Amino acid sequence: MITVDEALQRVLALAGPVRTEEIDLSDALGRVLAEPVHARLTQPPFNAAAMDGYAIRRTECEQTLRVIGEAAAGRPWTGDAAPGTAIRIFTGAPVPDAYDRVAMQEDVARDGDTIRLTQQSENDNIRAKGHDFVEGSSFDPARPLTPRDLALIAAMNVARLTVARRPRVAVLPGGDELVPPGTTPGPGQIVSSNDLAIASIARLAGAEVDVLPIAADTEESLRDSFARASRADLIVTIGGASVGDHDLIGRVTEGMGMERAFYKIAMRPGKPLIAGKMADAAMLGLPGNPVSAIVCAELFMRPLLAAMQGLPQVERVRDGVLGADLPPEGSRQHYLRASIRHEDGQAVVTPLTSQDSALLAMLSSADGLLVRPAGDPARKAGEKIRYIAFD
Ligand SMILES: Nc1nc2c(c(=O)[nH]1)N[C@H]1C(S)=C(S)[C@@H](COP(=O)(O)OP(=O)(O)OC[C@H]3O[C@@H](n4cnc5c(N)ncnc54)[C@H](O)[C@@H]3O)O[C@H]1N2
Ligand code: MOO
Repeated sequence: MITVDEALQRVLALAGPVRTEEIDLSDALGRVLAEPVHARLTQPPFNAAAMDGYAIRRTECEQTLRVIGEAAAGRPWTGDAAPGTAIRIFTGAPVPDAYDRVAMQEDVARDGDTIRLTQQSENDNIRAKGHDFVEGSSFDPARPLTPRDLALIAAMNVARLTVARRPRVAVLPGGDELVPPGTTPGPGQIVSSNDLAIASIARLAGAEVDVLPIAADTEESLRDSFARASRADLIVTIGGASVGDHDLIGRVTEGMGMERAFYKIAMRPGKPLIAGKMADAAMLGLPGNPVSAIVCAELFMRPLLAAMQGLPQVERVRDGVLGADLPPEGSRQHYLRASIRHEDGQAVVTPLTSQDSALLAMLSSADGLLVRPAGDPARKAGEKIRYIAFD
């Protein structure tokens, strides 16, 4: 069995080149730029008033000044700015070149068409031309675009973007025991829950997801599901990855020509994970146990979807301290469902009472995963450990 780190490297190698498309800025929330954006103008495009008040000359701030015009946002003032004058000005208006300060109206006494400053301030209240960005500046954040990024790109006057195409993920649940949520299970049946979780993790990671109907435990039914997934960049099967007579994923994918990257990892839960390439698509065969499937999706599918969009890998493992004594660890790297509380600037991570990989209520109540290396010796509460927080 290979290690988790080795497995992750092999999974990332399945990503292939980033596929791109051009979209409207209005559709770009959460998308990843494939090419830098370049500002098409300078912002602010002129020296702009930052306050409502009067444009004056710094050298004349002790004098009585005559108000000779008005400038508002979108309505610049043009005229002859003689000495001893001021312009009534509003926030966002261009400050005429002759003036170099905006006195806030709260600091000004007005009498007819003259003003005097009642309060002196060193603040010019002018946003200099290009103070935000200048024409040609490049913007290329290595993360999904945020609402704040969209505002910046809009201000740069860029309306079309080249982004990574959303990876197309096909989720293939399978098993004779499964029925969709809302259906009454027959004898020996349970409700399929993993597909929704896996699809949701993929969607949050930027993918466009198609969840296929539950396949039966026959080679024919599985082959039919794979055929329906032919447009996918990533095919994710759930269940049937282990060694039982009805665990058919390994056999069917092999028969369909999958180039296997690995099968089985020294990891708990998640040992029977399968990974490889089927034609142009990457393939992950997640174990069926719900916790195993979800932990594998967090640890392998998420990074793979990030790589498919050209995103850098994010290190999610952090340092914390153990909240309870632990016995020695076995031969697989263990991801224990845990509560996390923050105390004295430290994350105190305590494993939950049961680590059975079928328990969804336990997983749902967990704040994250305590990561224990294979062969880790017995540990005492208070010792340093590593963990991953759920987001
Ligand atoms: N003899 C051995 N048996 C098992 C081994 C082993 O090494 N030797 N490994 C165990 C481990 S570890 C895991 S994990 C499971 C994984 O098995 P499969 O991937 O083949 O999964 P299934 O057998 O199809 O299902 C396991 C379990 O999960 C439930 N399941 C499956 N799909 C869903 C779904 N969409 N929603 C909810 N629950 C699902 C399924 O009903 C089973 O209860 O194998 C161990 N066995
Ligand atoms: O590895 Mo299985 O995934 O322990 O339940």
